[in-house]
Amino acid sequence: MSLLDRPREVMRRDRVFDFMMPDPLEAGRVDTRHGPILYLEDVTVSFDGFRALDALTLYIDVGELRCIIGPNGAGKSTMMDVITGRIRPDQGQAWLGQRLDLLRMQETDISRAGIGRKFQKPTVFPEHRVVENLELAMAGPRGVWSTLRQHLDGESRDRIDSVLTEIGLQSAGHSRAGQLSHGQKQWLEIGMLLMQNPQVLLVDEPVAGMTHQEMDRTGELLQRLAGRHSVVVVEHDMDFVRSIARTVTVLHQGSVLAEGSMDAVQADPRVVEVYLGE
Ligand SMILES: Nc1ncnc2c1ncn2[C@@H]1O[C@H](COP(=O)(O)OP(=O)(O)OP(=O)(O)O)[C@@H](O)[C@H]1O
Repeated sequence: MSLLDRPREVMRRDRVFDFMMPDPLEAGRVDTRHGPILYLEDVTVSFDGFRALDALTLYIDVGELRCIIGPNGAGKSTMMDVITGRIRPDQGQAWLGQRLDLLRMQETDISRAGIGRKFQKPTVFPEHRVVENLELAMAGPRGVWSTLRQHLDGESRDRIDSVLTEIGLQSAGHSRAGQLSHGQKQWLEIGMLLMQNPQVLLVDEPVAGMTHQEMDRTGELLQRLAGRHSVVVVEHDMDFVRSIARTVTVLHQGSVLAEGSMDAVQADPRVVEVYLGE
């Protein structure tokens, strides 16, 4: 055993004991000094014997924009469910950075540790103004009414302003969320996630039902967010994926069929076959 082998042995992710598991609230930045921010390794999920995920292995790097595609039933939502703690796999590992074992954390702790998920259907509070929706997203456990009654400190107001600008809704800040267009609601929901400053953003079919113009703006937004956040986008719209994609992962029957640039995966005969077969 070399001198370095011993510290390496101690650093192994599968050797993180309970007393080493940091409190996600106190963890601050996730430990990514030794590699990716998100690790899924050999993750298997079965429903009544059917394998929705089949030894899925996937790594997401800090600040990357990853698009996940795959035919219906490939396991994309189930993968998101494992990452966010909604589903516990039968086997495998899921880690946020080096030290947070997602399979030992509750959904709320996973979210507080820095994984935000946007579902396909926007779930904004329609009766509240856009800025109030952002305030509520920042509130966490303080609760809705106490948050709306409280005066915001300068820092929170600045934060809301910067997120409003980021999502392109500066001029709609005082509109009721219910009056926004479908695209604007989607951006507001992304803004609500940003209020919690997640390190990983999971975004499920962000452009479904959008106009072309809204799609372009969504693409620009997601590309801007990458770098500061790791962004994982599940999307069926291939033109949209092509417009934003750097690395694309193709899921099929619960595992990775291909991974690489959009050109490379589209030229892969296995990928062509899977999509033609749909
Ligand atoms: N709760 C469940 N019970 C039984 N089977 C399930 C359950 N959830 C998912 N499945 C099955 O697991 C497989 C993977 O589903 P999943 O929703 O993850 O696929 P997907 O890639 O997200 O599909 P889509 O693109 O249609 O949303 C599908 O065959 C689905 O029917």
